[in-house]
Amino acid sequence: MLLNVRNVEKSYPTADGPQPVLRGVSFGLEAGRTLALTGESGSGKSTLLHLIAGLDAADAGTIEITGKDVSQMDEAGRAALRRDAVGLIFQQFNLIPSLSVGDNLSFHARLAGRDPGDVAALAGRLGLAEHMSRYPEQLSGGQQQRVAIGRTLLARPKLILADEPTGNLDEATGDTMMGLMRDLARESGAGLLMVTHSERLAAMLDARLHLHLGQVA
Ligand SMILES: Nc1ncnc2c1ncn2[C@@H]1O[C@H](COP(=O)(O)OP(=O)(O)OP(=O)(O)O)[C@@H](O)[C@H]1O
Repeated sequence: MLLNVRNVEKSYPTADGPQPVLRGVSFGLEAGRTLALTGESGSGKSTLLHLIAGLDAADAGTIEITGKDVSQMDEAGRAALRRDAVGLIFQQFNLIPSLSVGDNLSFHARLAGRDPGDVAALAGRLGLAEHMSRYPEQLSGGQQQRVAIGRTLLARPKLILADEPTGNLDEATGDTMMGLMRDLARESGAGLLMVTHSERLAAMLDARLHLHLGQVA
């Protein structure tokens, strides 16, 4: 199992005491499969993604990625996991302003010690071929989002975690990008876990995990 989440609990401290957000969440994701994470606003989707990415720690339960328990790792271990096995596509693109689009695309792959491969071919599929020598500030929000998607895919992570990755794109471009992400994840044998509010996009993936009040519904 690529990702194995068991009985994960998480509360946030509030003035009224700990506020439970995840109340015993369990699910698995096999390599090469795609899973949509849905649920109403505040149901804990982003929190769950952050815990899986090792950006925050669960209060209870286990999260195993390729058999390694993220919650048992120290910060250095989690950083290594994020670099080597996990690809994050979040709403903040975190592109590097001083690097061109082409260099932004290949940077993470090189950082992870991987040959980025055919950057130009992927840029073409992402509709970025004409923008390769531009800088992030010279791109629209949707174009920046496509660079962020491409950059993650080129590093060929085993597990791709995406939080509304097509949220800034118009419907047609969003569908195309979603299809591309799904196909590239399948081609490389990666697992894809994607948060979305869109029923249409959720239906494009293999399966769905619906959160309701911090539990799998
Ligand atoms: N750092 C934090 N401190 C305190 N409470 C938080 C924190 N982060 C999230 N929460 C609360 O936890 C709950 C779940 O938030 P989360 O962002 O995981 O929901 P979500 O399902 O991703 O929502 P949305 O669809 O609106 O993005 C919310 O009630 C939110 O207010």
